Amino acid sequence: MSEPVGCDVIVLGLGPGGQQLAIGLAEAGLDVVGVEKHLVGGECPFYGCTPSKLMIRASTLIGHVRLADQLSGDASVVPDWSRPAKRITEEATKGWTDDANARAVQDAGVRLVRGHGRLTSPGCVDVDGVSHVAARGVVLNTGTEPLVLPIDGLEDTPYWTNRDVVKAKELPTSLAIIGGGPIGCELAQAFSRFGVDVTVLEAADRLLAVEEPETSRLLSRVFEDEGITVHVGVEVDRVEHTDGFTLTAGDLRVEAERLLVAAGRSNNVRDVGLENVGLDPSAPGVETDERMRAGEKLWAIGDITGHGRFTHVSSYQAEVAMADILGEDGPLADYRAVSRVTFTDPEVGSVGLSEEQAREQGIDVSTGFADISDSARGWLDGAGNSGHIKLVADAASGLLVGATAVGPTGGDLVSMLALAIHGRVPARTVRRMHFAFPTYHGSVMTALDDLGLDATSG
Ligand SMILES: Cc1cc2nc3c(=O)[nH]c(=O)nc-3n(C[C@H](O)[C@H](O)[C@H](O)COP(=O)(O)OP(=O)(O)OC[C@H]3O[C@@H](n4cnc5c(N)ncnc54)[C@H](O)[C@@H]3O)c2cc1C
Ligand SMILES: NC(=O)c1ccc[n+]([C@@H]2O[C@H](COP(=O)([O-])OP(=O)(O)OC[C@H]3O[C@@H](n4cnc5c(N)ncnc54)[C@H](O)[C@@H]3O)[C@@H](O)[C@H]2O)c1
Repeated sequence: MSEPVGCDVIVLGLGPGGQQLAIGLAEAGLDVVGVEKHLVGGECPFYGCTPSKLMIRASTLIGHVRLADQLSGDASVVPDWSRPAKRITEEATKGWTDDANARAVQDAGVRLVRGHGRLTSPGCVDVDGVSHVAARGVVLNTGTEPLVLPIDGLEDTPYWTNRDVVKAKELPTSLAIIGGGPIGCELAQAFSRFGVDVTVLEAADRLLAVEEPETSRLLSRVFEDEGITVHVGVEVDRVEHTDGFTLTAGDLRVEAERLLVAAGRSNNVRDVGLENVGLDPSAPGVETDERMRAGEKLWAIGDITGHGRFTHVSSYQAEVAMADILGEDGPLADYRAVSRVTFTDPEVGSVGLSEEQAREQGIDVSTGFADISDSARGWLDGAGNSGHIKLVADAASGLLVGATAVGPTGGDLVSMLALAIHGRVPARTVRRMHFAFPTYHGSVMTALDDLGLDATSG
């Protein structure tokens, strides 16, 4: 065994948060080792957010051309998958190479170590036989893998996960998707708009089951109008592959040329040596406190912490961990106003608690709802105006605790509601602001009125 290599901090796994943190700590003058076994930058730029959003940008334009056909004059588009595929391969992922990210990390002064890292004791990480010792400690940012489903016959088939689908050079004629969560819904619509015959099979009783029921209903209606077949409440029992895929779920039989499994993620926590630092490697994730501390000389950030599997959460936590490692007094992590956006068309933006979650927490819930298609802007826009605002307030305090904004700009519209929750701005105060006419955010005013502000204080 060679002599241990010393440093101040080891960042184990360089996803979005880990990369940001490693660079930040090195720029602050610390001696940082960054350990990465695959691509510096992690899932988001190579297999997640970026490639999927490039597909969605291309497919949304197809959707807009179809709206123009109804509202503006004859318009048509001949979908050509090679264009988003080229942007993904050449511009976004550079053929799934990470030279630019690796250079950014190294230019900041981080020592990049390629290989599989494992904690061996507090502050110590073994990377393929070489021991690294960090005086201040280790930050875990090991992220996730696609969940492997124990469905009879599935394992031996050439099914796609997100890591394969982003590399598709040609489209199948038909695609079955197991999972109607954010990945399943975003990609179902993107592929469908490119002409693929898409069927979604979801085990829960609705699409996007973590969102408000009204949102799931709206998205199901949009999917149905666009010709996407959705089966909810189905458990696939068997998958067979010959020329194409055959899925059976009870009496239901679905045939498709390709199969995408988008049924969730599993955290990369089982093979990182958690048992050597007093933590349980069979736990679903790594628990952290408000400074992202997870144990002796140990911090954890990103998907493995269980506070929302989003790039912005990973980056937010990187800032919190960085302050703590540098001995600064905060900021402390606060998850009241975590927002998320599913980039379907309409976009689904939400923040904080759903109505059901708020009730489960014993909050005296008041809700307000506004249908965007009934608003002045919705009427003006006509086709493509589906959407709604749903507000969840604590009637006792008059504060919003959750909100959903579905619509053409739902992902951006939700930001004003996130600000209200984050800044604890009373719903009454939000109601008294000026709402520009005619905008989608004007529907927030209608939803605030529907909350029954007279019944709330604040
Ligand atoms: C299809 C898809 C679309 C998505 N779209 C969005 C979106 O639009 N917006 C959004 O906010 N989020 C989106 N996400 C989620 C987002 O990708 C993740 O939340 C984000 O990547 C943050 O993850 P992370 O920081 O935990 O680490 P990850 O990105 O998972 O990276 C972890 C890194 O650690 C490395 N690693 C793991 N174990 C070891 C080890 N033992 N030794 C060395 N290295 C190791 C891995 O190779 C990887 O590079 C999407 C995800 C998917 C799959
Ligand atoms: N726009 C975004 O921010 C964005 C986009 C895509 C993914 N993501 C992140 O990536 C993560 C993974 O996304 P995802 O959609 O794979 O996961 P998910 O866990 O959010 O959804 C998976 C869905 O698959 C269903 N499912 C599970 N097992 C099933 C089975 N056997 N048969 C049928 N359905 C089954 C679940 O009920 C669930 O609805 C998410 O947690 C999300 O945070 C974010």
